Amino acid sequence: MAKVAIVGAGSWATALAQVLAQNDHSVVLWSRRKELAHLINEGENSRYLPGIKLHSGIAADTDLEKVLQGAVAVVFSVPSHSFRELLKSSLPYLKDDTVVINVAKGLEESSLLRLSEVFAEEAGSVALGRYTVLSGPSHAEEVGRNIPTALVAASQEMATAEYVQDLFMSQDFRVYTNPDIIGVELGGALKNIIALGTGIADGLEFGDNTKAAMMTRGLAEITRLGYSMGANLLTFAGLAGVGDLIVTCTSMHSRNRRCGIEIGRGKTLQQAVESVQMVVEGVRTTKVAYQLAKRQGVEMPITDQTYKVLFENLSPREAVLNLMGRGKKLEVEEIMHG
Ligand SMILES: NC(=O)C1=CN([C@@H]2O[C@H](COP(=O)(O)OP(=O)(O)OC[C@H]3O[C@@H](n4cnc5c(N)ncnc54)[C@H](O)[C@@H]3O)[C@@H](O)[C@H]2O)C=CC1
Ligand SMILES: O=C(CO)COP(=O)(O)O
Repeated sequence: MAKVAIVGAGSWATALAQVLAQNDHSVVLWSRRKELAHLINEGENSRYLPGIKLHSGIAADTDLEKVLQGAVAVVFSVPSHSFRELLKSSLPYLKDDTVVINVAKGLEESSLLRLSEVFAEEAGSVALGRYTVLSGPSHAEEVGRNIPTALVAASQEMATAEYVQDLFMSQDFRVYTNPDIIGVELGGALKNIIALGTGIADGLEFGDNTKAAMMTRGLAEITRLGYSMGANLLTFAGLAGVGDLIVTCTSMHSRNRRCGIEIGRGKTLQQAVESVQMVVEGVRTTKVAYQLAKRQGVEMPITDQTYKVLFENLSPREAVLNLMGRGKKLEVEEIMHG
């Protein structure tokens, strides 16, 4: 039985703790708030994952040093905007060979960096070999109920990705490996923008045709940006690409889609984010991708219009008209050439 630490105690952290504990690992979650740690220690995270009776191998604490001490692996399951700060606080307590797993789906707003790049800045590029991203179509509400789910673990070092695969793999939780850390990180982060966009279209009461068009063309622009940044095109045909796009654009569990629906129905961004009560990563990611698209010289029309709706008061209906009114395009070639 190995000790695995999880930094964060939200919905995804709690669901992953269940998976690990069911695999006979001893799991300790770090929570900022005492009340949340108390709830978890009482057997249910009723704030973030209500209705799931937690495994007896799960505990929670607010003392970061105690949580990390002796852990063979640490999972960071906090919003992307708090990753750097929590990584910095954690590094003094990690051993050189502790495997670091990040499950956040976002990019750093101030630097436009992927989170593995943030890790390399703080821990050194040599340490990247023990860093893994775990991503793919996976809502905490379903994983917590042992609904069959498939994910992908990506690392520069395949032995590390395989270690993470072994740590999590179970009959309900299937993990693939992929050496393309860039593609897996970008797929997971950028799909949230498309979820906001399709949510907005749903809020406007457009139909399935619109949703399918947004998802397909959304994948095209994710692929275009990813390719320009060095990702493997095929990663976007996998779990962290089209797989996650499907789940997030169609599920009522999706925080980003629900936020988009509320905006489409007329709520302000702030009201919509507050109504979700959990992190809506796509809001910050839209800002980052909007700038990355300019930097990389690629077209991201859905991201562009979503940005304008979120931050420039463009009406959702006008955004749809703008997308439909674009000039004529070839479907396939422009994925690689913009
Ligand atoms: N919920 C899900 O089904 C999935 C979520 N993810 C990703 O996992 C990450 C975490 O998401 P959720 O668990 O859904 O979020 P959540 O909103 O349920 O929980 C976030 C947790 O982080 C804590 N937190 C927030 N800011 C913090 C800070 N500055 N310092 C310390 N703690 C802080 C919150 O108190 C809470 O415990 C996100 O990047 C999300 O995209 C990935 C896959 C599935
Ligand atoms: O990434 C996730 C599921 O794979 C969680 O984000 P959403 O809740 O917005 O779908």
